[in-house]
Amino acid sequence: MSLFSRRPGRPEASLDDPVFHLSDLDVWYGDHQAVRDVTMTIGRRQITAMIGPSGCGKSTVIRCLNRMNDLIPGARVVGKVSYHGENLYDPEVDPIEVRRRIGMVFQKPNPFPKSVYDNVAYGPRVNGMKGKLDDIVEEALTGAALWDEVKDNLKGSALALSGGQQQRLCIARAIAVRPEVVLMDEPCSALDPIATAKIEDLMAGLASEFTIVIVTHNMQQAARISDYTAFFTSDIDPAGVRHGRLVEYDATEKIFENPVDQRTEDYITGRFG
Ligand SMILES: Nc1ncnc2c1ncn2[C@@H]1O[C@H](COP(=O)(O)OP(=O)(O)OP(=O)(O)O)[C@@H](O)[C@H]1O
Repeated sequence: MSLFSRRPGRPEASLDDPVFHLSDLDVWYGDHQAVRDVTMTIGRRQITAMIGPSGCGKSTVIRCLNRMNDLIPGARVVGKVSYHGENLYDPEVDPIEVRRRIGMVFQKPNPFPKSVYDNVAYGPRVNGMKGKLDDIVEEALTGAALWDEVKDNLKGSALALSGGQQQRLCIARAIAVRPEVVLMDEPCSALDPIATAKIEDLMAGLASEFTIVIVTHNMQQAARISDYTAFFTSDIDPAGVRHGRLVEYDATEKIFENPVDQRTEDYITGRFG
């Protein structure tokens, strides 16, 4: 039985309108080459899932897409990451602006210890966004499918929300600055199945407006929500050093129904990892 079932209403998977192109990407932490030779294109308004066993470099690769690895001492990115044809790592490029256009949601919900309203308003305030702040906050909370649950208590503490609500608040915070891309690194792994289902529903809606890249350990989740899937694994070179690499990247349907590489097939059928 196939894991894949395309969500009704989703457009065809397509890379015709690329946002990112990674070519021959290597990432080093100090003298360890953690990820080797990744080449892939990420399409606009697609949901792209990165799957693979622990330690294969999924988080490392997703962090390359908004220069989050810059913040890790000793991390070094070699090869090319282009964003709309421009080299994201060009010295002229401002990493702060990169992270405004390419937002990120993390594994553990990490709201600021402030009110719901101030969490969402923070980015627009810092960025001096034009428009009425109340409207921006409402729009972002609506986009994150949280508005109805919080609209009567916007001044309440974000920390009083449930884990699932906190994660949707973090999504609202990310989209409030109107990024083009939202990166999500295992956004559901700290959530229960009901909260996870809500985030998955939400992502399908977000993809009509944003380009989404998600790292997930949950293959069923990748199969349910994504348009494209990248399967990573890690192997040990002749010198005994482990490196992550991209094994196969294709439309999610192809990866789950007819993968080319035996390693992909073994992983998605549960024979490995
Ligand atoms: N901050 C870091 N400093 C040094 N090495 C790191 C760092 N982050 C990751 N690594 C190493 O890079 C490799 C890839 O790790 P990464 O976290 O990207 O994999 P992953 O596929 O996301 O794993 P997981 O699914 O367990 O989160 C591992 O060998 C890991 O130890």
